[in-house]
Amino acid sequence: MNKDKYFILDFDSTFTKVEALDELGEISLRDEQNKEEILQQIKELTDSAMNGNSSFSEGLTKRLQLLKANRKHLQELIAILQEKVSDSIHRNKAFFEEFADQVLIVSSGFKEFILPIVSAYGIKEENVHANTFEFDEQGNIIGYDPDNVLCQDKGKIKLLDQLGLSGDVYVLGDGYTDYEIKEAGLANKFYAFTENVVRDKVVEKAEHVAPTLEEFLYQNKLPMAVSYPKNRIKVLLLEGIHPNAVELFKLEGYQIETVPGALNEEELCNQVKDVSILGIRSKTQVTAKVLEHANRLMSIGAFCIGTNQIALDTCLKAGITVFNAPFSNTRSVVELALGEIIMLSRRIFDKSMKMHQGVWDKSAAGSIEVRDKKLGIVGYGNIGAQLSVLAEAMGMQVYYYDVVEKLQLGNARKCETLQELLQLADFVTLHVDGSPSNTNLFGKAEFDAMKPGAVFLNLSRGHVVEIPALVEALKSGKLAGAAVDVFPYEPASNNEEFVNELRGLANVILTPHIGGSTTEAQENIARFVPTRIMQYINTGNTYQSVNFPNIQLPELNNAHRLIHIHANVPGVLANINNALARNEVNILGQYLKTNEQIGYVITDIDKAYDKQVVSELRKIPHTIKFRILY
Ligand SMILES: NC(=O)c1ccc[n+]([C@@H]2O[C@H](COP(=O)([O-])OP(=O)(O)OC[C@H]3O[C@@H](n4cnc5c(N)ncnc54)[C@H](O)[C@@H]3O)[C@@H](O)[C@H]2O)c1
Ligand SMILES: O=C(O)[C@H](O)COP(=O)(O)O
Repeated sequence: MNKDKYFILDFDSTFTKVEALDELGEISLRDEQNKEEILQQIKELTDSAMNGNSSFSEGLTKRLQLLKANRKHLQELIAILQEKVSDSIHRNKAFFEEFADQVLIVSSGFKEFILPIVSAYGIKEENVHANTFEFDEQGNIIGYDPDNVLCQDKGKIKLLDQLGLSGDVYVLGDGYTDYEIKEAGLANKFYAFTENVVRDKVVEKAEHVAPTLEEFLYQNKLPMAVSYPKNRIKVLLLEGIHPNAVELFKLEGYQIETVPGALNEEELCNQVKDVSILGIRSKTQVTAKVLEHANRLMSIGAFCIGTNQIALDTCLKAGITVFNAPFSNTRSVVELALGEIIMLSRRIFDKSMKMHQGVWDKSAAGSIEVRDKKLGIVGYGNIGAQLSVLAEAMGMQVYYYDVVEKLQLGNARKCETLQELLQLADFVTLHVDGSPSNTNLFGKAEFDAMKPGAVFLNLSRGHVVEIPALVEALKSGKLAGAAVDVFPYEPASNNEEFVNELRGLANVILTPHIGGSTTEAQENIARFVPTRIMQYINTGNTYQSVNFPNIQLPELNNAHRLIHIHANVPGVLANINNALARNEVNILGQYLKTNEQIGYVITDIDKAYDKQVVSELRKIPHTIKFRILY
């Protein structure tokens, strides 16, 4: 199979993520005082040669002199390189094993460290073409074999000439010398490999660019480890999502674009067109109109708790899964609420402001302890319940009100009505979800019902509170203070002024929606959400999806997986199974879950199947989305 094709791979920055001689320098120069300076010189020489800006052989001689390396350093180097094989190369080990006769490594690096790395991938020793070191009696590296053409300028061209490969030759590499093979007419195609390093001069010249090995394999119809190259799947991350999320997506080879702030509807309509995975936080509104423009969208990640900013129902009907991070920032919100309860009880912010203005106002007036005070929690969900436990630990008496029956934690007492809670609580704190039915949950009537001198907190959603009513309750002295983290309108970015009637009021803490903005929370979210989304993409798993029927699937093992999303109307499952039966497809496992609107069917089938069945499955009436994994 494909016997007349040869795949030529570069080693440094292609097979591995790094330049091996740079790494060797890190080891051999470890004890040198001017190590950084020398390493920089080595790096510049490498880059200059790789970009085709200087003589390769001269550069190599200089680099080896600067390195002051010894044979004993090579074992350590090999151990490092083993860990630094490019991600997509590592994923596709099976390709190298299957095509061992046709894969050649052509490198101006050195066999002493290349062979141990590539042979672990089934690449044959006779197919590794590289330089060899020369050592002195003490094992110091003093040079290289001058008779090897690969140490010379245009060395790769000379080598390919010598090899005289008869058949199609494909070259994959990051450097100018790799491109030169094609330029010299010795290769049919050159792919600039950009997974580790993008060299503009090389990319400009290249007819093909491969951000991952999968792109190369896909374009050449060769077997690969994934169903579809991830670099063809575009991820758009908005609102300054934590960089760890970018790293996780990058690790699987996705094409990622990040935007620091939120986008408005029109901007998002334009940007979402070719996006498959969209990541947002609480600010971005994913409306039905946005979704109309999202013709490739598979999944939305809310890198926060709230999902009220997303048209969930429209997503469901379009077969778009939505995931959030339901617990990752809970603790951060609770800690902020607790801190604010104490700060308001002692009027700390006003006192601190005065001190900054030089006013020494020592007095106990209006300051109280929180011990034994009654805390009324409205919305006893993940945040409300955790606040309940910690507030009790500070000696507060906790009361809560929720629209659904909840497990009472510790000594917390349930109120049957909101009115009951409002009449008894010294502190009222809102932790309800942001569903539209909670709009203006708190207005004049609710503030009127609160105890005189009570304190109010809202860290849930802005639209839950009527701001003018809160302002009135504060100005009239009905409330002793408030802390507000969320607002009906919030600035789109840090460059926009915050305009709100609460500004300037005494004993009112205003924070810019930072309840969940801690390092810990953002790191947790940046791991949680991408993991869910990538599991969905890779296996079809919808466990913990906000809108989809939740299915936790087994790993895909030596099978194809057909993923069928359809409108929940009678007969679709029967149609799927009839199509499979007609085409004599052997079903290894089938999983179905529905909700009121959609059906989600996963069918694992034998590796051998006729492509006809795929086209039949796509055409089944009421199909929303269909994809196949292998
Ligand atoms: N300020 C921030 O940075 C920040 C951070 C995280 C979460 N949040 C917001 O905090 C809120 C709570 O988050 P959570 O994770 O605890 O949500 P959750 O869904 O676990 O809990 C919400 C609770 O509120 C109850 N509820 C809903 N409507 C109610 C009503 N009208 N009266 C009484 N109870 C009602 C629900 O039954 C549920 O128990 C959400 O609005 C979320 O978006 C804000
Ligand atoms: O829903 C949430 O988790 C909070 O409102 C935090 O949202 P943010 O990520 O936009 O700060």
